[in-house]
Amino acid sequence: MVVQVREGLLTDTARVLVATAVPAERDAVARGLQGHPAIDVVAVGVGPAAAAAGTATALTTAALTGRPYTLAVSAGIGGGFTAPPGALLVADAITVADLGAETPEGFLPVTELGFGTVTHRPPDSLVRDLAAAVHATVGTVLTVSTVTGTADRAALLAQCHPGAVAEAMEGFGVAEAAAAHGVPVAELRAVSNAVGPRDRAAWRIGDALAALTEAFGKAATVLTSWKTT
Ligand SMILES: O=C(O)c1cccc(C(=O)CC[C@H]2O[C@@H](n3cnc4c(=O)[nH]cnc43)[C@H](O)[C@@H]2O)c1
Repeated sequence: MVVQVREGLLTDTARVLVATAVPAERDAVARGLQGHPAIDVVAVGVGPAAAAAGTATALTTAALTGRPYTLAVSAGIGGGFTAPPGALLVADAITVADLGAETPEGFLPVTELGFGTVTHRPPDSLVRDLAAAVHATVGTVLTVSTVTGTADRAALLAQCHPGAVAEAMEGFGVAEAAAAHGVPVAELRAVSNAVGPRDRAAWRIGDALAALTEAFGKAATVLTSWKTT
């Protein structure tokens, strides 16, 4: 049995926090998790700041009540660079794409300015097991504060992040909160639309939410049985 020691607490019980942006995503995830009481799902709001604040609040509350979370997961719908609507994507890197400075020579990530971080990496074994369980493609999931709306912006992001499979708006915020708590993080997205010229009418939200429900039905056991090695 793996026993984790965290801030004076002894726990051998997996508790998983899944953070979505909006209630429709929360409910889709929860529908897949029937019978898995060790996994809580919360809607924390749209964007990285709301995601960080909501996730940090949930992690802190759980820790203070002596039942800390052992894993945080950012989940929801997202834009796919090449994957079609309904496809599932698991992040091996959670990268904030627009945190930095614009210069005449181009965008500089905040790390090149000497601050902070731009990428969090979920544990390899968790990425592998999660992707296998839900039949997902693995790659970088970008976090953006502005949904991409032009072909030029999509091409620039793909050029700057060759491993990018998706963009969404919360993963980096969830990951920053998890890192502050020493909790591992994962991100799972179901594609609702293509990253590129804005065409809201073409978003396949229903297909993506259905894929999310099915994915969490398959992912639940992996999430609660995965342990830090
Ligand atoms: O209108 C609805 O019924 C509805 C149901 C569920 C979710 C939504 C959202 O609008 C969720 C916003 C959420 O989606 C992510 N997302 C999806 N596509 C993209 C994209 O191309 N670029 C960036 N983010 C995307 C994002 O994480 C938003 O928080 C509506």
